[in-house]
Amino acid sequence: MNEDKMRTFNITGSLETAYKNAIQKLVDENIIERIWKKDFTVWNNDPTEISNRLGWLDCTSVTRKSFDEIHSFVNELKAEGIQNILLLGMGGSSLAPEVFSLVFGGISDIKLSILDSTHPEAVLEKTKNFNPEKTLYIVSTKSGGTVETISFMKYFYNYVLNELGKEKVTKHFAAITDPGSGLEQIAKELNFRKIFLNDPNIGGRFSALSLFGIVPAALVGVDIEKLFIRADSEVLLSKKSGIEIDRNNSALFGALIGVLTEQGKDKLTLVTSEKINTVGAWIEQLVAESTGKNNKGILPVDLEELLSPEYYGDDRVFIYLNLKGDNKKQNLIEKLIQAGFPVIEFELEDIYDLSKQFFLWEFATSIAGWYLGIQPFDQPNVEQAKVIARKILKDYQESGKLNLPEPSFSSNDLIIYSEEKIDKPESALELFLSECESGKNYVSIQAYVNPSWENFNLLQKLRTDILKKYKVATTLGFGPRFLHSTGQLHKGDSGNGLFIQIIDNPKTDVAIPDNALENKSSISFGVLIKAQAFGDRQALLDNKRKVITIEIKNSLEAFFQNLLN
Ligand SMILES: O=P(O)(O)OC[C@H]1O[C@](O)(CO)[C@@H](O)[C@@H]1O
Repeated sequence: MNEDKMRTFNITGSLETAYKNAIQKLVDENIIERIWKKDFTVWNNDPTEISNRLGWLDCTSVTRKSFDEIHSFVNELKAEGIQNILLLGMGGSSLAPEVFSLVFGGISDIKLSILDSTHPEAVLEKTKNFNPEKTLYIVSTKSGGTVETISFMKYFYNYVLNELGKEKVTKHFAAITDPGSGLEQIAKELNFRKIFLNDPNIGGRFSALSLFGIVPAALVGVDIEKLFIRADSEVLLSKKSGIEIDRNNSALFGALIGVLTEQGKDKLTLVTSEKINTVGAWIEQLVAESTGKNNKGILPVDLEELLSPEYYGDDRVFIYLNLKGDNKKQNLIEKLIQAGFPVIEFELEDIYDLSKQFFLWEFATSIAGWYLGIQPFDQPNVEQAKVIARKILKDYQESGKLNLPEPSFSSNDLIIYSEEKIDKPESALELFLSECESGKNYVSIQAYVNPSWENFNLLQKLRTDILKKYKVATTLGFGPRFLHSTGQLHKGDSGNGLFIQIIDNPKTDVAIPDNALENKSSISFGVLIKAQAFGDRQALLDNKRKVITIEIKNSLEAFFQNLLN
């Protein structure tokens, strides 16, 4: 097998010196050997959430032991005529399955779809689009207690129970979780047909090559043996150290992004071949949730429109993941190189090389964490927003209404919550972004709307307009999905983000049963998503971030037509 090399451009001058020193430090401090010995002191003196988070290093050998079990599960489902999988999960429990589904999808009769939005329209779409007779619902959560996932589980269990009856419902549910989790217990009580128990020493965002990624991969027809042969070649290289360190792609890459971040080039802009572009969302979670804490962080910029060099500040580094034979983006990449931007390129032989990328990014992120003095395996700020959202929900359950902050502007079309006084809604965004500085700030659009293609395209347009006008890095995330991804970094990084929250009013709402098998409901998905949005708004403000919240009363399309023109 070819040993692919990382190609770098414009790593010169002080960057080159710092990079060479970082490699020397890797060798002098025996970092590679220590990581493979699972020495937590590489990152911190306290082993908490490190010692029990390094299982991903052994993922290829550990997961292989379950291959027979996975194959017979897939065969059983096929024999029963299951045609669809609806995977219910958030963040690390759904992003790798999404990559497998969208990149490899179509090679098998079974189709995989993901639900990671609590927007009522998204929940209803998934309800209508799948015939329960032909669908397996996989509930996927490491902790076994993530509110979105458990809400989906209760809702879909009752729905299928209603549609197919008591005898059949259990056949349509499976779980992937950690041993001893709340979900394991519920799944046993409800008699799920299958419970896959993962190695508990693997964190969500490092779980692509564990059962969380590989069970869904096998279901959509990925050749998991072939996938793991590729992954193993990267694992092998990641053990190279001492005089062989220049063969260790993942360590070199990690050291380089660490150095770039230290020198202010902390906007890691992903440019990928179209066919594999969904891997960006997985990378985004891994890098953002691992590094965005203690006032530091690397901002992954995923799916931003690629423009010519004049639109970029000197805080950018471009990572080019190119599928061999595809040179559609080559011209723009060359322009960026000519303009002096640092570019790091990996060429993928074919889509199976994605497994190498999974491991490479996991190892590199751990190395970047070491270099920057960041503990990459915890997510201290994620809980903050959850606590506030829970309080909003509790108040709602007691009073029957959502207790929201005082708006700065309100009309028939929209409500704006901002720290500035708003007289004219059409200039609210301009006012909010007026101090935006190219080369330093980033603008993050957080949309609590149905994550449909139409909405994505509308929001991408706003994003590109901001990029062109202010020449700052821009990101786009659908809520609550991004809360389990970039949400950590937004609150934990150095504080250069400006946050535009967009919330709509769903046309319909869907009740969340208090428990599976019960009809009683005290909140709906519509209430949950709003509580999550306002919970995160408050958590951002508590961390002294700049936020503007725009609540749209009509459609997103009407808002963009009338108010942003
Ligand atoms: O798999 P779980 O436990 O449901 O968690 C989902 C996601 O939520 C987070 O814990 C943080 O929000 C992520 O790290 C994780 O991938």
